[in-house]
Amino acid sequence: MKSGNERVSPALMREYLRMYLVIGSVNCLADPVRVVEEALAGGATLVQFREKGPGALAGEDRLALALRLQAACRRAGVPFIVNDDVDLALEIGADGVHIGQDDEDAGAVRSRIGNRLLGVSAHTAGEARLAVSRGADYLGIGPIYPTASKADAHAVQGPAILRELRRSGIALPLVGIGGITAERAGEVVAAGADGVAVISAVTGVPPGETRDAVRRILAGMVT
Ligand SMILES: Cc1ncc(COP(=O)(O)OP(=O)(O)O)c(N)n1
Ligand SMILES: Cc1nc(C(=O)O)sc1CCOP(=O)(O)O
Ligand SMILES: [Mg+2]
Repeated sequence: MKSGNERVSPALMREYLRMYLVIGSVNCLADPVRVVEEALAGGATLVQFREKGPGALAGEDRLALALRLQAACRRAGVPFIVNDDVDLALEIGADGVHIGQDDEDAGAVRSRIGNRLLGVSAHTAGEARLAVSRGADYLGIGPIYPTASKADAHAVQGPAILRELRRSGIALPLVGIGGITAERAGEVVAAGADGVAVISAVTGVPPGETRDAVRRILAGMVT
C-alpha cells in the first residue's frame, strides 16, 4: 500500500474498496493464507482480518495467522486491516482498523491509530454522519442482502440504503457488505457503493477456484 504520514485520499480509498475481502479462518474451506494469496492474484484490493465466531483462533494462533495474512498482503502491495481489535492492529503495524457501532468509539480509535485507515459500519444516515465527523475514511453499509456469515447482522437493507445515503449527502467512500455475489455486485455499485466487501462469495468456493471467484466479482462491477 502507499505509505506516508497523511490520511488516505478519498480517491485512493475508493480504489481500495473495489474488491474488499473480509476473512477469518472459520470462513475458509482451505488454508486461509492460500485463500488470501489466490484472492490477491485475482485482484482483491483490500483485506480485512475478521477472526471471530465459533471456532475462531485465539491467542498466539490468532496472532500468527494475522502475521501470515499481513505478509501475503504486503507482498501484493494491498492494505491489510484488522476487524474490531485495535490493540492487535497496532501490535502488528496493520494498515488500518474496521469497527462497528458496538465496538470502541470511532473518535477514540482515530486518536489511537493516527492516519491508518479507519472503516466504520453504519446502518442509517445518522450513524453515517457521526462516523464521518469522528474521522472515518470509509463506511461499511449492510447487510445489503441476507447473509449467513454474521449471526448478529441487522435487518437486510437492500441496495436502496446506498442510494438513500448518497441522496442524504454522504460523500465518503462506501462499501456494501452482506450476501454480495458476482451477480449482485453490479447493482450494489450502481446504487452508490465504491466497491463490495465479501466473505462467502470468495471463501466459500472450492480450493483452487478463489482467483476466478474474485475475477468474476470484479467483472460483475464493470458496466
Ligand atoms: C467492510 C465491513 N463492513 C461492515 C462490517 C461489520 O462490522 P461490525 O458491525 O462491527 O460487525 P463485525 O464484523 O465486527 O461482526 C465489517 N466487518 N466490515
Ligand atoms: C461481516 C459482515 N458485516 C455485515 C454487515 O451487515 O455489517 S454482513 C457481514 C458478513 C458478510 O459475509 P457474506 O459476504 O458471506 O455475506
Ligand atoms: Mg465489529
